[in-house]
Amino acid sequence: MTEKLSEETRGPLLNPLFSCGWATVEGRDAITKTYQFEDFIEAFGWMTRVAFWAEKWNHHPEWSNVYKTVEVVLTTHDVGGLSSLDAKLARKMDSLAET
Ligand SMILES: C[C@H](O)[C@H](O)[C@H]1CNC2=NC(N)=NC(=O)C2=N1
Repeated sequence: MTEKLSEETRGPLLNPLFSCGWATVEGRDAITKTYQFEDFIEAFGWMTRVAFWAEKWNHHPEWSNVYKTVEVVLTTHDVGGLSSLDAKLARKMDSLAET
């Protein structure tokens, strides 16, 4: 059962992400990060790899791609805010982006 992160749980889950380029979104209970790749193929290849995990976990990013830049916003629509699934997907995105 997915639940919105409580005040006690969000620090330990989110602070490591804030140290890795993630930030909160103004006016929303969501986190965002902009990834820069070498070129379009690297960007789209990464999106394809992320898409497999998103589908496997039934948790999908809001994202947009322009050439070699991908802007990501993560939140859990079903609970109206951040859940542990967002932290899990963010960590997976970071690990898949490591060269
Ligand atoms: C019906 C379906 O399981 C839900 O809509 C899933 C799909 N993917 C999702 N993705 C995200 N980011 N948040 C959700 O709440 C969510 N819910």
